[in-house]
Order: sequence, then C-alpha cells, then structure tokens
Amino acid sequence: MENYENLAKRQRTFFKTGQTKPMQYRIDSLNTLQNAINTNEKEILAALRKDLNKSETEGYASEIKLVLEEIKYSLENLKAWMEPKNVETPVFITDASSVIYPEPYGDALIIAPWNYPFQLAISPLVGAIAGGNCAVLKPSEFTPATSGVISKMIRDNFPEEYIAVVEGEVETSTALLKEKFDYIFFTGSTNVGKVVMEAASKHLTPVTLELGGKSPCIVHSDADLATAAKRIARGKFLNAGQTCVAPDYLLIQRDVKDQFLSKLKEAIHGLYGEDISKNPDFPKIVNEKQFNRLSAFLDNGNLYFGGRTDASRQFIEPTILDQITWDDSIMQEEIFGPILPVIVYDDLNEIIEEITNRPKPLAFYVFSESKEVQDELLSQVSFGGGCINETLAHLTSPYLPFGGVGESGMGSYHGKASFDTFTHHKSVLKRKAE
Ligand SMILES: NC(=O)c1ccc[n+]([C@@H]2O[C@H](COP(=O)([O-])OP(=O)(O)OC[C@H]3O[C@@H](n4cnc5c(N)ncnc54)[C@H](O)[C@@H]3O)[C@@H](O)[C@H]2O)c1
Repeated sequence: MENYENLAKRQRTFFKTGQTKPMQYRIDSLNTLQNAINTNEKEILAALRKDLNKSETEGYASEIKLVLEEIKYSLENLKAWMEPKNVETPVFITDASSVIYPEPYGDALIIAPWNYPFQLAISPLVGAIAGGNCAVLKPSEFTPATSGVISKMIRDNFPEEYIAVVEGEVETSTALLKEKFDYIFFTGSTNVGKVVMEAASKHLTPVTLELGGKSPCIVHSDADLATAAKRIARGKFLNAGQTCVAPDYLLIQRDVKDQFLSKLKEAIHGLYGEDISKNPDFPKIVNEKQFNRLSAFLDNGNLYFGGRTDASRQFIEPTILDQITWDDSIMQEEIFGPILPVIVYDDLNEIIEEITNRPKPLAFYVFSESKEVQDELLSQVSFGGGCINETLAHLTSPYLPFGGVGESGMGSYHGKASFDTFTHHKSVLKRKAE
C-alpha cells in the first residue's frame, strides 16, 4: 500500500503560500478546468462509452454539461460569494464592527464513485477550487477509462501540489484516508460512508457524505398518468438505473395501477425502442458483481415487463416487477439498476408509515395534481431532495443544495452550497484600540 504522506504534506505547504486564496487565482483555475474539459470532450465521451456504454448524448448531458454549468455558475458568482459579510455587533459593545470571512479549509480529499464517474469527481472539485482549496481526487477503480482521462487532464493542467489525481483500488482510498486532510468530500455507498467518517474522526476532519438509499416514487390516482409514465421511465432507466437519485421503487394507488403500468411500458419503448436488447446505446451494468447482485432481484414478485439479461455484455433490460411487498428482498437494499418494483396502496397513511419507518431517502418523488396530497407527503416525509411531478431534475439546479439526510448523507453541494461546503466561517469582531 502506498504512502501518500508526501502528497498531503506538499499540498499543505502549497496551501500555506496563500496562492490559492485570491479570487483571480480561483477564476483562472476554473477557466483552466473549463478549457481542459472542452479540449478533452471527445476523450471523456469515449471513456464513458467504454466504462458504462453511455451514448455521446447521455454522456454529454448527464456528465459534461452539468459540470460546465457548475463552473459557469461559480465564475458568475464567485465575487459575491467571497465578499466578507458585515453583520450586526452586540449592542453592549458600541465601538466595534463584526465581519464573517469565508475561509478555505486547506487541503481537501475527494473520493468519487463509478456511476457518473466524470461528473461526480469533477463537480466537487469545482467547489474545492472556488473555495480556494488544494485537492486530491480519488476516482473510482470500476471506471478505469474515465479515471485515466481525468488523471491526464488534471496532470496536464495543474501542478500536483495544487490538484492531484490518485487512481487505485479500495486500498488507495484506505491509504489516503490515513493521511491528514482538512476536508473530506465522499460520494458513494452508505456503508463506505461510515468507514470514511470513522477515518475522518482520527484527525477530526469535517466531512460531506453524499450517499445512497431507496428513493420512493409515488403516483397518486389524480396524477397525469401519461406525463408521470414518461418522467419516471426517463429518471429510472437513465444510466441503466445506476443513478443515486433514481426512483428506487414505485408506490401506486390501486385504482390506477393497470392503466399506469401500461403507459409506463409505452414510455419505456418510446425511449429505447421496441426491442431494447438491440439498442446499442442502452448503458451496461458496471461489472459482473453488480450484474449478479441485480439478476438475483428478478425473482421478486411477478414479472410485468422486461426481465431479459445477457451476462456476456452486462445487459439487464428495463424491468418492472409487479405484486411486490415491503418484505421482499428487493425492498431491503438500494437497487441501483434498471429494475422497478411496484407496490400498490389504498391510503396515503399506509405508505407514509412504511417510508418513515425506514432510513431517510436521498430522493423523493410525488406525482399528483392535488396540492393537499403533495403538501401532506412533503410535510410527513424527511428526505434529501426531490421533485413534484418530475424526477431527477432537482439535481440540475445550482439554486438547490444537493445532499442527503441520515443514512443518505450529510452536507450538500451544487452552486453556492459547494462554495459553503469548501469554506468555513472566520468570524471577527473588530474593536477600536481604546
Ligand atoms: N448522493 C450522491 O450524490 C451519490 C451519487 C452517486 C452514487 N451514490 C451512491 O454510491 C453508491 C454506488 O457507488 P460505489 O459503488 O462506487 O460506492 P462505494 O462506496 O463502493 O465506492 C465509492 C468510492 O469509495 C471507495 N471505497 C470503496 N470501499 C472503500 C473502503 N472500504 N474504504 C475507503 N474507500 C472505499 C471506492 O474506491 C470509490 O472510489 C450507491 O449507494 C449510490 O447511491 C451517491
């Protein structure tokens, strides 16, 4: 196992020079990153095709564009974010002023997952740069082509003592986590999130944990069923369901189930064609381990749609499993693949009770025309982020902090939230000398 003590030390020394702090340095770095992404666009898309069989359209929209938007928004707002904030001073000290300075942490460690291997590695890096930090980035070992492109792109454009990419297996993360960093930003599974937090506690390093979980998607009988079907199909099967905020399972009111499932079937064909096994652009399951884990879920309930698999190319067809109960094995862990279990309900209270008895979800989706239904669900269920009458779209907004709660994570990022995550408050009360 390699020792990364020197890398962490060199970054801390570089940070101490103060170079990363001025606004112009951060702006130049963000521009450099933006140019590097544009220059390497072809290589990034080819790597995403190789690692996950993402089409150019899907790869660009869900990985590159989101990062470019994040950079653009940071460049537009950095000046305002960096401005020291004057605040009230207590009335009993009459000769003083009070100021809050957003201060970089120093050296940040970013550990990324494989499902959006470009976006989920580079978006946090944008926040780290905007906040004036140095960063070490550890991309996923399961998407080696993308990790390789990221590594080369960063090496070609930034000095290693400022931004470094370290590729490697789990052992690499373990070795990095032994070193002292000033901030740790982790995206991945809940179980590994706990390992990261434990390691961080050794140095009292603050963490952001962007984790997973089972995100419910509710279709109430008063919903616009055709629209709901289209939006759920897109959100669930993008990247073959390997999306942290994908609707994990569907809760549908009994009287509209048959009608809705038939529309969902139509919507899936609309997206991927009549025979999805022949669609060259449907993303693959990342590796054999995930393929086997997902295939085992296909025994649950009653197969309503799909269900075909091909181990030789890690293909699992978009699948709908009907007649699922809360006790089935597919309801006990995050699915993270193109399989949608369906549970029927009669009454909202019934599902509110089940959802709130489980870990708080990362995402939550409600399809209903009724404000009363929407408000009831929003007020009763705690979750990281979500949408009414849509799926996934909340994560595209720089105005909405993105993150989980409880087992689905802690802390948030995107837009101003990224800047806030990678800075802390330096609070100063300035009093006259006498
Ligand atoms: N909240 C979000 O934004 C978000 C986004 C994408 C994925 N996720 C979640 O991530 C999970 C899938 O991603 P994954 O399989 O890459 O997650 P993972 O937790 O297995 O791995 C994530 C990263 O952690 C490293 N890692 C793995 N085991 C480790 C250990 N024992 N010690 C230290 N580091 C270790 C890996 O090398 C990888 O770089 C799902 O649960 C998904 O919901 C969350």
